[in-house]
Amino acid sequence: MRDAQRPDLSATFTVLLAGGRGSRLHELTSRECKPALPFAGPRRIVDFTLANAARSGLTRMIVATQYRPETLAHHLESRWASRFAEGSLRLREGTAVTGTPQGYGGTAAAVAANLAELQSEGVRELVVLAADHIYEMDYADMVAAHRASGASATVAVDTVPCDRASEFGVVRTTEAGRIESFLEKPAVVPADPAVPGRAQVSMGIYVFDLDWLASVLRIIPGNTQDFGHDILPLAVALGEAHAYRVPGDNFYWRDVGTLDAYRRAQLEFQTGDAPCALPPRIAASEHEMKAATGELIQFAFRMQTGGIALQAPRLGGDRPGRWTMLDESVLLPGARVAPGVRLTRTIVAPGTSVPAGLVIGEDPDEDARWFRRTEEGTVLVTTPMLARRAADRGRLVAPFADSRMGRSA
Ligand SMILES: Nc1ncnc2c1ncn2[C@@H]1O[C@H](COP(=O)(O)OP(=O)(O)O[C@H]2O[C@H](CO)[C@@H](O)[C@H](O)[C@H]2O)[C@@H](O)[C@H]1O
Repeated sequence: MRDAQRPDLSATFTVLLAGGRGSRLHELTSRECKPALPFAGPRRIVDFTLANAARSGLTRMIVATQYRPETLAHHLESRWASRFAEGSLRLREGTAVTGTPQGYGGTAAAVAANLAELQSEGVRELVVLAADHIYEMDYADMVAAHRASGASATVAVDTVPCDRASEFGVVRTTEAGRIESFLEKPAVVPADPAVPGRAQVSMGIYVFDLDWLASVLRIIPGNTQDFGHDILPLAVALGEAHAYRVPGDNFYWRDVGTLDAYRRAQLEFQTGDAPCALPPRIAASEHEMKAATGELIQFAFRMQTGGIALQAPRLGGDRPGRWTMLDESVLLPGARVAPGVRLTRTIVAPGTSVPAGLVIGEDPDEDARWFRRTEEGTVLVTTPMLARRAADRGRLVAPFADSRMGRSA
């Protein structure tokens, strides 16, 4: 979008929804929420959305946090707060804002609980973003489309193959872009003649007229209001919902909510050109310096195809010259692999050290016994899993060792 055409965003505010747990990422989200997880070296998932917002000129933002917000809060305060004007990046944690142990009971409830603050600042439009997707987008373009359509609610829409559409809100639109039906995660996805073989789905990115949103939040009682289940169906019924179709046929947009998707998307950033702009990286701490080192190693991997072979450096007492093989695998910040390790389709959790000679990803039964293995074959390895395996092997070996000692005594 050319500068002269950019909409005035001085009365536009953003709410970034960052409270979801991301339970399908299992142990990775046991201590930090999904938006705080590392992605592409030292970055975190949330950085993609924040970088989009910053590039789009959205300068005032509430971040609605809830599940395990500590790492996320630290990251936002140390990395992002200085890029917003003083007091313009505001963390609003659910239990603190609502005064209830439950916190925000739904995505729209997170906006409802912060509504008074937004209304007191003369906000006209609200941009609502999810904090856990990987993509590049100019939200100013969407705000301009929202204004041009005259609708009270605008939903960013992409298309996906029909067999994946049940994970999303599925929309049908008129040619002019008005949304005529919205089904939140339907078990059966109706065929859409507008996009043969595919389905139009909500990306969970919205622009609302704030007064209109406030009025519908008043109609829907309780503190569990959800955009997909409550607000959008109502907006469609009222004829107030418009679709903003993302540009291009192959728009890069990834929900990295499962171990398979999280691993695959990071591989897309390791090979050749990044599929979308990478957020800037600033190594602000020792932890991030280590992560940056990991990233350098990953970039070296690009030189290889069909797998990566590293000649192990002299580490501790290990013999040099043993090859470490990484195939379609991701080392998260601070992870280390010792010489002689072979990893296939493996995610090594942050700070985890894989001991010398271990082979992971080649024997599904063995992987499932010690680690977390998905049906698709992604294996997650964490420090406690390796410790359990080591303890168990110790138990198996000990009696044998004792009896030998007994014989020789
Ligand atoms: N209580 C809470 N407080 C604060 N933040 C919270 C929250 N619960 C969830 N969030 C955050 O809100 C965003 C959306 O999370 P949801 O789990 O509700 O959406 P889901 O992805 O299932 O569907 C939605 O997003 C997909 C696109 O991914 C759409 O297709 C679908 O219609 C839409 O409902 C995430 O960033 C999450 O972290």
